[in-house]
Amino acid sequence: MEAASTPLSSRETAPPSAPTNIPGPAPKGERMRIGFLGPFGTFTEQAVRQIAPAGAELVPMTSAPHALAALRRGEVDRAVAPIENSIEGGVNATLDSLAHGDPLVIVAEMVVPVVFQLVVRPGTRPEDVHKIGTHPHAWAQCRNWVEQTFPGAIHVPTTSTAAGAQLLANGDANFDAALCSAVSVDTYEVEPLFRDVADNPGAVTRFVLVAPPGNLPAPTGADKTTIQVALPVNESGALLTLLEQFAVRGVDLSRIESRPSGDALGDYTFSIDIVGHVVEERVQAALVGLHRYSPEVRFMGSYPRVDGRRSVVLPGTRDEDFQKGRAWVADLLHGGDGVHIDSSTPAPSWPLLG
Ligand SMILES: O=C(O)C(=O)C[C@]1(C(=O)O)C=C[C@@H](O)C=C1
Repeated sequence: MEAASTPLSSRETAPPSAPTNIPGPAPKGERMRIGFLGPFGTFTEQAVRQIAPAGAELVPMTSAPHALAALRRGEVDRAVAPIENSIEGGVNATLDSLAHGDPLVIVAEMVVPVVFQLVVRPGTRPEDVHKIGTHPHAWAQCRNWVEQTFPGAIHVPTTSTAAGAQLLANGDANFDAALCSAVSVDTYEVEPLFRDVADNPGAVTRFVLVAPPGNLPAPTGADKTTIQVALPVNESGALLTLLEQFAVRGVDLSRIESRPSGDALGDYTFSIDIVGHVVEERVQAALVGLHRYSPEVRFMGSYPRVDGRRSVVLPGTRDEDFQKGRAWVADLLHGGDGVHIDSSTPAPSWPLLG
């Protein structure tokens, strides 16, 4: 990777037209400081601009883990990081940084359409392009196009797509072209040689807004809850038992990915997006069951779905179904249905008959 210091030096504020509120605890200073994968011109910056309140200070960092670390140290009030790409899948650096270290919570998600521009320094001709600098996820999304357009071209990884464009513009690059966003084309002195390239048109990347633990966003009926859970035993059926905790309570999952625990080869944890909010009874019941089975579970926030798709609540799994069930058991224990638990009566000894 091309190295750069953290945080990157330039800072910018969100325009007055930006949203005015942002979920999570109040900022420490007068202005909300939002750390993100920089420099300016990344797709992550586009995600930040969807949610940054007016006057917020945008603080570019060299990686998503650096942005989350700065949040843990209190150097920024929020961090925005890519978490899932529709082509490449989960963003491991973000998933792992959220799962380890002091707890943080996701308070919002944003989606950004991802399409790339192949840029060069002014004067570079297509036949001069042999090495292309970009973020590994961007490369993965353009691999076929590159192979067809520049057969044999080599990928040079950069810390972000915008970092590639910036290095090229500064004359510091050890590559001839960069794959970056359209915003980077306007931000840096580079020329697009090919516009809007990608192997899969329609690709999107999902980003999360992360806050220190505090007030969670209220439920909307269209929410997600993110957790990370370790399998307690490595034996047949363990994953099935884990998944049953959701299935029997009518709780759907929108993402499940395995991540190595880091302890030993073959030891895995699971990063899971649950459909529903932690205030909902069926989600709580699933989490209780999950914790009973695997106490090594980390809660990473409940937040509104960006697509607004409402949770399907199956018959018997509504909040009032759980409340009625609990009330019935409580009634039983207090003499309802003629039941009486007498602690002075000794338990019958076995066998009861004969
Ligand atoms: O490099 C950027 O511009 C980023 O915002 C990072 C990132 C990623 O991590 O997936 C975001 C969207 C694209 O999929 C490519 C790269």
